[in-house]
Amino acid sequence: MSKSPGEKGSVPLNFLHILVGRDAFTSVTERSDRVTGGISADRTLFYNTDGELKKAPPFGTFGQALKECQEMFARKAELLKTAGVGEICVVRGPERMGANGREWREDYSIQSNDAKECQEQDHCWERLDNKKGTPADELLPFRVMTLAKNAYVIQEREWGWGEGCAICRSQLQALPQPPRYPRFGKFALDPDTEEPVTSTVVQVDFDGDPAEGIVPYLVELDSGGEVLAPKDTAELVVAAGQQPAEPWHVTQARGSEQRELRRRGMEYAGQAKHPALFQPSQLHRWLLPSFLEATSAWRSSGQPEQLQIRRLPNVRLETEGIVSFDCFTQEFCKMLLEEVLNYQARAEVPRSPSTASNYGLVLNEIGLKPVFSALLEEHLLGIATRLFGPIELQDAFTAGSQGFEHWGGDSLSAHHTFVVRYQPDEDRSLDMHVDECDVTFNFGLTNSDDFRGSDLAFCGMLGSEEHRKHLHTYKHRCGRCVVHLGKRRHGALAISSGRRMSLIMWCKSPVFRQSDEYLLRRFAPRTRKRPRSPDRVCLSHEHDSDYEEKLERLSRQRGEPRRFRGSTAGQ
Ligand SMILES: O=C(O)CCC(=O)C(=O)O
Ligand SMILES: [Fe+2]
Repeated sequence: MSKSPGEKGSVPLNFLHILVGRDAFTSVTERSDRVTGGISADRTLFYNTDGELKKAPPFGTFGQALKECQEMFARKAELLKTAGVGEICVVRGPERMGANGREWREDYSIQSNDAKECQEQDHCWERLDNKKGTPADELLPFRVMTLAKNAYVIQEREWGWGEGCAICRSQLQALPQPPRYPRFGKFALDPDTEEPVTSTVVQVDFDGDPAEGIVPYLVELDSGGEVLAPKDTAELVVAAGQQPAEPWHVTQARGSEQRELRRRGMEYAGQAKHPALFQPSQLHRWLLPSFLEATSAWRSSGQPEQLQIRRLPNVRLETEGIVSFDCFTQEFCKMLLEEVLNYQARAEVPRSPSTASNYGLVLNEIGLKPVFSALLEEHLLGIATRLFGPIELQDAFTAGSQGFEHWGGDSLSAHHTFVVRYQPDEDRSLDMHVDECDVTFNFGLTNSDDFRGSDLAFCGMLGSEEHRKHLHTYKHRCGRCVVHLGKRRHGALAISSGRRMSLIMWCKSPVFRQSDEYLLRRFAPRTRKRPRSPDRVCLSHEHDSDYEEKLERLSRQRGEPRRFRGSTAGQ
């Protein structure tokens, strides 16, 4: 999977291109199918240029869909061409494709959590074939994600699409390239390493200003999943000043997610150990009076300036970009722990809360989402506004300190809330990573005396030259919250005894994510400065392709015995 850095932009994607289903790419001939062992006419996923598109056969619903794509493109062709920008066009859903949505089924399960599994199976197709009979509307939400993944597959020859991909690639390279924005491309990137990976997310990488309207429309789901559409998606193309509608596939994805959450929440509600925990109206009971006091003026007036960070109980500027304060009562920590353990004692194996953590619980899934939404709206939002909101709203407490940039702290509205658990015989540590969110609130649930080790190590911001430099180590305390930007690298050190549990809220601002400011911050070219040599604690086994090499070098510098290649070290 690893590529040399220069290689990333080496596959030019500077032209109009459309992702379509199989069979549409008529100029790509058959390929051998490694999964079935046979030959399939999988004409793959990719089409390009207006001219090429016109050659597509207007057969059946597929031709119709292509035609629609073409028309859609025609509307914005000038803009796109001027910008030299690639664009994804998603073929419309089964209502256009006929009742048989099977054309798309093979990609049903690709979500970020499953990417690894797909990779292990070489191809997701086989697995999805086994899902025959799944109603088409259940498959829909994932289709766009899948197409996003395919956009990347074009670039990664060695990944599973064999000859078909190679052919696409050579055809793409043979096409004339527009002169501007030579580094433009669409990638699915690992947020930590920025290496292309299979992923649900397509991101735009550009050199220079993004032309307005070209970037994908990205929607975060509560589960942490992301749905993506091009801004040319029919629903989003509206007259100036009009409010665009939600693209159909986003509605579908949200709908099925909400149905599932409601089902699970209702299922558990009757068996809850502490029903009061599930009532948003009771939230104030779980918060320290001094915390309530600190947020109350803002809550009643709506004026962010009325929330003063220094008034949060025992607030501490841990280091640049990281603040901690007391928040929950001991009673709440105890009750929530009991509730989690009660749920986990049931037979059903819950979904793990994040890709890296195995022994935790997504609280949104057991019916606690409304409570944490209330916590976010009524309290945390005010704090985030003052720490990670627009500069003019920044609190005096952190003024002059680095690391408190605007990341949509004033418009956080979505959250993925879960509990993590560490024990020497379970998850011992958590590899260095960045979070899938804009701002993270992390609350200790266990007493500091109940465990040893398991501190939280913080490093630099993603994309900065300090990314792998150690900044601070934080020790969790029961009821206390540590807040930081999602894109700050961090990880949990090994626990040596006892058990630690923490409550984590990954908070996102979909509004901010649609803004130019965010796009520039997130996707604009990184610093060209050479990253500083990493600190050992900030190395990520999972995300750093040079992990072994750097570890070896650091060990040599310390005069430690030579390590055997291929061995892995804990954090
Ligand atoms: O262990 C912790 O407190 C942090 C966990 C974490 O960073 C995460 O789950 O994203
Ligand atoms: Fe994290």
